[in-house]
Amino acid sequence: VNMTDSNATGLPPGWEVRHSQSKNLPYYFNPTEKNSRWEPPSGTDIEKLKLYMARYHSTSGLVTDGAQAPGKIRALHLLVKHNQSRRPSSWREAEITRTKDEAMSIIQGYEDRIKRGEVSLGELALTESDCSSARKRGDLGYFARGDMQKEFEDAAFALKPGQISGVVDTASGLHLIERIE
Ligand SMILES: Cn1nc(-c2ccccc2)cc1C(=O)N[C@H](Cc1nc2ccccc2[nH]1)C(=O)O
Repeated sequence: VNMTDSNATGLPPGWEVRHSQSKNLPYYFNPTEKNSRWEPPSGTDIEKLKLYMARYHSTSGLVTDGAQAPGKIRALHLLVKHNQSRRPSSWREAEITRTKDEAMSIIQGYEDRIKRGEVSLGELALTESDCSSARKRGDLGYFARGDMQKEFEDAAFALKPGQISGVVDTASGLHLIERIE
């Protein structure tokens, strides 16, 4: 693969790969046509593109086409802890004193807003989640069965990519889960 030519990624003429900071994802942009898309424009040589991405993207940030190890999924979650949580403390609040019932009404309010499309789970997790993954919009990365608490795992693996769970109760607190891969 001649990676020095101007069209290093083998994209059709006029197209270039850019990087979306907010989603930490590559996207495809055509300045002349002034349009952009998440999927590579047709005719792209996927092998060349993967080489390009591997060369220009740190592998940790490399978003694959879901070609992660089989049996692994990726999900975001929003956690509301309460005074019975295993660790009733978080980056948001040194000592979490709300009751489980209060946590339930809080997270049900979030669930309504997310499912009405008013806000995304990731956006809400950023400010409201009691998990330290909040700073990554709740992104837990890829995980397999056996990695997470059982109730969380069962709920997450029951989702299809793009789906959002109902309220999931674990020793950590109450969660909403959005499976993304
Ligand atoms: C499983 N995990 N990943 C991160 C994480 C991921 C990405 C970036 C920073 C932190 C934090 C955690 C974690 O266990 N956090 C706990 C809360 C918690 N308990 C969980 C149970 C199941 C799934 C996620 C969960 N998160 C905490 O902060 O008290």
